[in-house]
Parts: sequence; C-alpha cells; structure tokens
Amino acid sequence: MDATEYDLIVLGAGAVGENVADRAVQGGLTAVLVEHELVGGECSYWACMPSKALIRPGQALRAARQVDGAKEAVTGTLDVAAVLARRDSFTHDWNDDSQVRWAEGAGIAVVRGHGKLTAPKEVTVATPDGGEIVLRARHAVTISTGSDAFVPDIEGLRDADPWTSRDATSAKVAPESLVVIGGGVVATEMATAYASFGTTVTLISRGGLLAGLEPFAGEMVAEALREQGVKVLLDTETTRVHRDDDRVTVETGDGGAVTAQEVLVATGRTPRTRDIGLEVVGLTPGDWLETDDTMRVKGFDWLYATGDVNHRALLTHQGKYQARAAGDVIAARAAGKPVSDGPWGTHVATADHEAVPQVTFTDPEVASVGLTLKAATDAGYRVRAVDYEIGYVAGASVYADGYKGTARMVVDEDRKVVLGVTFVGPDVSELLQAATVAVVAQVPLDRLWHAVPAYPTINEVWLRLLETYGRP
Ligand SMILES: Cc1cc2nc3c(=O)[nH]c(=O)nc-3n(C[C@H](O)[C@H](O)[C@H](O)COP(=O)(O)OP(=O)(O)OC[C@H]3O[C@@H](n4cnc5c(N)ncnc54)[C@H](O)[C@@H]3O)c2cc1C
Ligand SMILES: NC(=O)c1ccc[n+]([C@@H]2O[C@H](COP(=O)([O-])OP(=O)(O)OC[C@H]3O[C@@H](n4cnc5c(N)ncnc54)[C@H](O)[C@@H]3O)[C@@H](O)[C@H]2O)c1
Repeated sequence: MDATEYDLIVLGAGAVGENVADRAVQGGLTAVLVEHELVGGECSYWACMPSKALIRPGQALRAARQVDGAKEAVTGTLDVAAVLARRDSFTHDWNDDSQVRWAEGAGIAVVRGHGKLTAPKEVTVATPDGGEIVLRARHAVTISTGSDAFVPDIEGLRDADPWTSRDATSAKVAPESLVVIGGGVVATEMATAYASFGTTVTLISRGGLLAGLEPFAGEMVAEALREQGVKVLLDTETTRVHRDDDRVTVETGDGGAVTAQEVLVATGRTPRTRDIGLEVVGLTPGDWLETDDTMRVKGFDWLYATGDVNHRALLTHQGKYQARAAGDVIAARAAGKPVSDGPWGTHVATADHEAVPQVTFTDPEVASVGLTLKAATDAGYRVRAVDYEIGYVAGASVYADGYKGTARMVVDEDRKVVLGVTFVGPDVSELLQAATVAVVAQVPLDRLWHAVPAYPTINEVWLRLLETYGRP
C-alpha cells in the first residue's frame, strides 16, 4: 500500500476529528488525522475543560456558603494560584502526548502540520520541518477544523490586543480588572470565573444575556452575576476600544467608558475554513460547511464536515455525536453496506435539529435541551409551557438554604410529549440527561408520571412540572 494513502483523511484532530477517525477504524477502515496544533483541539486545551476548571472552585465555595453549619467553616477566599495550577493539570500543561498515544493505540495515524485540500480526495500537509506530505483518501475526507473566536469590527478593538477565550482560559495570573464584551456563554462563564478570583469584572452586552435560551435564564444569570460583584451593562453597544500602556478603555454607545487591565472579546465564533483549500473543490474559503444529516457536505459524495465547522451545534458533545454518525456511515458506504439515514437512524445526527442539550456553567447553572417556548412556537408547534420554582422542591431546600431556581417544560399539545426543558439553579446540570431522554424518546406525558423521582432529590421538580401541567 502507498504509505500516503488511507481510506479516510480527517483534517483537524480536535475531539470531533478524533471520534470520526476512531469510528471509521472500528468499522474496518484505515484513517489518518492531520493536526497543526495540539491533538485534542480547543475543548481540551482552551475551552470546555480549562474553563470548567476555572469555574468549579468558586462554585464549590459559594455552595458551602449556602448551607448553614457549613458556611461557618468557610472563612477564606479562593486560592487563585491553586485554581490555576489545577486548571493546568487538566490541560496537561498544553502537551498532547497522551492524546497522540491514544490515537496511535486506537490504530489511527497522526500527521502533524497544516493540511489543505489540493485536489478531490487529496490533502497536502505542510509539516513543521518545512516539508510536504501528500495524503490521498480512497473513500472520504472529513473536515473537522473547528472554529476561532470572532473579533468584531469595533473601532480600535484589534489594536487593543484583546483577550479571546483562549487567553481567558489559559491566563497565568488573574488581572486586577477585566471588561468582557458579549452576553453569551463564554462571556457569562468567564465573568463568573474571574469574579470568583477577585478580579473587578464589567460585562457589556449589546442585548440581554444568553439569547436563544428561555428569557428567565439570562435574567437570573444577570442578577446572580451582579450579586457576585460583576457590573453588568445590558443593551449597551461597545463603540470604541483603546489601550494606553497597561490599561484598556472601552467606550459605550451611551457615552460611558470603562477602564480595565484587560478586555475579553466573547462575541461568537468564525469557521476555520479560510486556509484549507476549499476553493480547489469549488467551495468558498471562510464559509461554514453545510452538510446533510450524515455529515456529508452538500454536493459531494466524498467530503464530510463534522463539529463546529458545520455550524449545526457548536458543542463538543454534539460534535462527537456527529462524529460517531459520520465515522460509521463512511465505513458503511465504503463497504457497500446499507445506510440507516432516516430520522433517528444509526448514521444521522437527527438530535442536532430539536434535541440539543447544553449546560452554561454559570452560578446558577443553566441546563437546557430541545426547544424553548419561543423556538417551539416559531417552528409551528401548538405548545403549552409550565414553570415551577425549584426552591419549593424538598430536595432543593435541603441542598442549599434559600435555593433559587426555575424550571420550564414545553409540551407539544398535539402529541402530549415534551419538546424542551430548561432548568436554572445551583447544580442543575446533573438533571439534564433525564430531560434529554424525555425529549429524544418523545415519552408521552402519561407515561412520564410513572418515572418516579426519588425523594428528596431536586429531580422531584419533574413531578411538580407534571402536576402543574395537570394529569392528561
Ligand atoms: C471558552 C469555551 C468554552 C467551551 N465550553 C464548552 C463546554 O463546556 N461544553 C461543550 O460542549 N462545548 C464547549 N465549548 C465549545 C467546544 O469547545 C467546541 O464545540 C469544540 O471544541 C469543537 O470541536 P471541534 O473538534 O469541532 O473543533 P476544535 O476542537 O477546534 O478542533 C479542530 C482542530 O483542527 C485543527 N486544525 C484546524 N485547521 C487545521 C488545518 N488546516 N490543518 C491541520 N489542523 C487543523 C485545530 O488545530 C484543532 O486542533 C466551548 C467553547 C469555548 C470557546
Ligand atoms: N458551556 C458550554 O457549553 C459552552 C461554553 C462556552 C462556549 N460554548 C460554545 O461556544 C460558542 C461561542 O460562545 P460565545 O459566547 O462566543 O458565543 P455566543 O453566540 O454564545 O454569544 C455571542 C455574544 O456576542 C454578542 N455579539 C456578537 N457580535 C457582537 C458585536 N459585534 N458587538 C457586540 N456584541 C456582539 C452576541 O450578542 C452574544 O451576546 C457558543 O456557540 C457555545 O455553544 C459552549
């Protein structure tokens, strides 16, 4: 066999690319991963894991302070150096040896360097030593190159040397003050983390917080951030940014200005497709890659796109779900085996459309799956939403004194199934999988009554939601 020929070439070895290759190899194919930075990608080194490691210690401290008898034992503040050192242990000090070992152990070849499509089914890799390797795919190429932080065209912003999520998650010291531009997941999570370190944080959002989720989620997170000492400016445009020596000033549309040591821009993502040779196959560099539900790029029978780069759901777990479908379908198609591509089949990522779970690790956490009331109504469903204050649940009242939380269940009135669930409250993330199962399995409400939550757990909120809805 020509050493440069594989059944599958995966461009980008983030969590998603790794999973495509793994599934294809398990399906009997040969596969190579091409990576120009760290095997493991954004999630392991600059996103999910380090960000959660920065958030968790503050959350644990606040949790202890919400329980009489325990709070008396909490007399100090966070040891920020220890928090950062613990974060470093999760990122393995930005060393990917263990991930490379995993790939090789799984029978996946790894080629380091920047890869580009140079012909159909051909990727040319510029290697770190200045060389070039040409790889050819017998069956498929999957683009799993992820996304970068989007830096908007705000006057002076780029020249002010702003932090992006990478700087916020890998910082070696906490700045004395930080301005966060944005009101989404990164902005609220990083504001939560840095406020817990004693950094003076100002968050500037041009709208509310956490748009796209149930409105009460953003409202509760804004209130909690303020209680945690964050100055939250809503409905406020950022108009100009400039840096003088070690201070950066952010000017706002209402004539105000905030000065801080650093500014974090957390305004969304842009696809990593500018320099991967898309033009060679008739696609446009810089675009997101639109796929069908088997992750095949529209118009191609050999080109796939998984993870952030296809813009279906910019979440690690959802990208890995797509990767399992893609790796399996590539193997099936290569072997001429039947393809299961109907809704909810083995080879499709149907859940991307209306059953995506997500946790925002603020304090309170926001855990949601499926459609919000607005999204369900806009999609044409005849719906009814019921809300319940989680603090009224016995388990929640024991869990934390004065537990504040809200749950919403969105019901399809025609089929009497759950379309979406949102929980906001301390530690609600672990409630989410039950909601995901209910949404994906389309469990009828009258059957859900038989899924009895254990007493006294916060899961009893399910019973309260059903009671509030009324027994069908
Ligand atoms: C701060 C932050 C926190 C987050 N927290 C969470 C969370 O808690 N939970 C969650 O589910 N999601 C979270 N996300 C989203 C999550 O990080 C992404 O959805 C996920 O990393 C996407 O994985 P991917 O494999 O598609 O892309 P990536 O992880 O970006 O991997 C792409 C890989 O391709 C490589 N690459 C790109 N171009 C080339 C090329 N031409 N040649 C060779 N290699 C190339 C890159 O170096 C990279 O290693 C977070 C995101 C951010 C920014
Ligand atoms: N816990 C998690 O699962 C988690 C954590 C972090 C990030 N992520 C993922 O990473 C992705 C990126 O997160 P994000 O917070 O950067 O994006 P986002 O889409 O969640 O939020 C972007 C924010 O930036 C604002 N914005 C956009 N353009 C702007 C401009 N020109 N000026 C001012 N404000 C502007 C938007 O109004 C919004 O508030 C998300 O899609 C998310 O799914 C997930």
